[in-house]
Amino acid sequence: MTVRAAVAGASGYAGGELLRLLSGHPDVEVGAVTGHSHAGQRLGALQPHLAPYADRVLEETTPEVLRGHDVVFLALPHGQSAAVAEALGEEVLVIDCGADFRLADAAAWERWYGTPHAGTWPYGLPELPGARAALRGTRRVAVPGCFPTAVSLALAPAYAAGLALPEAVVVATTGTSGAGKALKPHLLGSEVMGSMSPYGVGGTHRHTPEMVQNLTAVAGERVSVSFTPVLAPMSRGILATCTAGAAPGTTGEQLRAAYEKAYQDEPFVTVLPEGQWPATASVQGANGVHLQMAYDADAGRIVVVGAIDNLTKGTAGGAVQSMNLALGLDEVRGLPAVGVAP
Ligand SMILES: NC(=O)C1=CN([C@@H]2O[C@H](COP(=O)(O)OP(=O)(O)OC[C@H]3O[C@@H](n4cnc5c(N)ncnc54)[C@H](OP(=O)(O)O)[C@@H]3O)[C@@H](O)[C@H]2O)C=CC1
Ligand SMILES: CC(=O)N[C@@H](CCC(=O)OP(=O)(O)O)C(=O)O
Repeated sequence: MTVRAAVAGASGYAGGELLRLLSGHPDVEVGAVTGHSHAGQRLGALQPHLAPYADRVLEETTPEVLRGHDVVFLALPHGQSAAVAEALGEEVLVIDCGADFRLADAAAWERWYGTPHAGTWPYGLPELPGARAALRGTRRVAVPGCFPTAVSLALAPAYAAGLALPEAVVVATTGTSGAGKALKPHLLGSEVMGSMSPYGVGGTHRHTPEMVQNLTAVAGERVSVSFTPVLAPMSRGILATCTAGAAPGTTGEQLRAAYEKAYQDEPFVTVLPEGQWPATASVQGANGVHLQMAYDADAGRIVVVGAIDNLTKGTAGGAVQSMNLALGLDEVRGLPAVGVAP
């Protein structure tokens, strides 16, 4: 079967990564590509790496342009998705890379995003317990945030196995593409090169409630997350170092066994051999997640490190994986499992 897919936000980073992946998907034909301020421009002038689509002209993002496709990917700023999705009809598969439909708790949404809650869609992280079943056959998908993808997959098995206390501490370095393509003064090359800097410190980053939501669901009790993102001088990648107090009696062997069991059948999650630690370069451009863990006996804490590419597994790859599930295709179809290191 061939499905026709539209990409809204094709001039941005997430939209560009979607098109890179869709260009290699055997069952997808790309229809409309849309933007906003760049509407009317050739895609090749904005995203020169997307050779197959270089001569496509960006259209304005409107329901009229997006109608008539089997799948519509929305890679738009937060708050733009609900109105578009509503106008497309329930039979179209709409996959939202933004945050609008990720949180189940309306009060949490309003607190963190400051706007009325648009709703909750099936969450596009199939590796979380129960998520895959909800994605099969769905016509709506909320793609997770990039940090919640890395952190939830890094900590879920420990909480599912009862090996971690419900207070996690996460420090995650990220590449600059996570901030999108629009000009931001703190992301100028001269500000970022040769330096690492934290932001969203002290429980203020909006991905915190999403991590809390995911880990609380797995643990069966409220898990708090103290999250500190750190900007690193690289364009792609997230390296999340996640720690939590170890539940009494936890051993290193139990910890490793919990991860190996949780992910033994997962095509995109690799629990690295003992002693080998994740690196962002190993998953660059791939839909993979690399994990390694240790039990720090002196501190009484578990330490789990996860690496993803924020644009691939952290956004567009996760979106395509969810599309495959929603359409009944092989989950791995069209998705690269191999990175581009060095
Ligand atoms: N970058 C990442 O790592 C991740 C991004 N996401 C999410 O994906 C979405 C896109 O992010 P990203 O690609 O990084 O952002 P970019 O800033 O790179 O791209 C934003 C896109 O949205 C379009 N756009 C801007 N304003 C409007 C508007 N008013 N109406 C319609 N379209 C508009 C832009 O078009 P134009 O340029 O033509 O104005 C552009 O195509 C966001 O919701 C983001 O949160 C999710 C996970 C990770
Ligand atoms: C470097 C950087 O700024 N990264 C972004 C992560 C963006 C992301 O994953 O996504 P959503 O906007 O879809 O939630 C940030 O920390 O806000």
